[in-house]
Amino acid sequence: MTAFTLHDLEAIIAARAGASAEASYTRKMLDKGAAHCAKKMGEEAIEVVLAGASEPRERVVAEAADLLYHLLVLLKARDVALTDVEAVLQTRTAQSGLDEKASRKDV
Ligand SMILES: N=c1c2ncn([C@@H]3O[C@H](COP(=O)(O)OP(=O)(O)OP(=O)(O)O)[C@@H](O)[C@H]3O)c2ncn1[C@@H]1O[C@H](COP(=O)(O)O)[C@@H](O)[C@H]1O
Repeated sequence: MTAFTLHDLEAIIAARAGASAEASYTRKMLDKGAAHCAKKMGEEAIEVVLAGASEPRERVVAEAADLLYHLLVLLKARDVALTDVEAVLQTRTAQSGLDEKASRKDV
């Protein structure tokens, strides 16, 4: 397990939004707007689909990393925090009752 989290990457993206477009790919993407970020994320998603279907495991891992980075850039472009997404996931988990069951072994 690595200590690096999506929250760490979200913080890096927020910091790099203040860099110059020449120095930062993140800033360059954000300057192009949310629609461009969304299109790029879609392209990265397709690469995950192709890798997931038939490419070696390390390709799946690398493409998934690209996708998660571009998803976080899109969320930044739309002013959505990772905690906003996590809150939805937490609510769904609570609604399913699995948040309580997860600590039990008999479910
Ligand atoms: N995790 C990433 C990351 N994953 C992928 N990429 C970039 O995503 C781009 C995707 O490559 P492609 O060939 O698909 O696209 P491209 O032709 O280079 O670019 P497009 O014109 O298609 O957008 C590459 O330039 C990668 O470097 C990333 N760029 C940055 N990060 C993280 O963001 C941090 C800040 O980066 P900068 O903003 O560049 O300082 C880095 O330290 C990393 O932690």
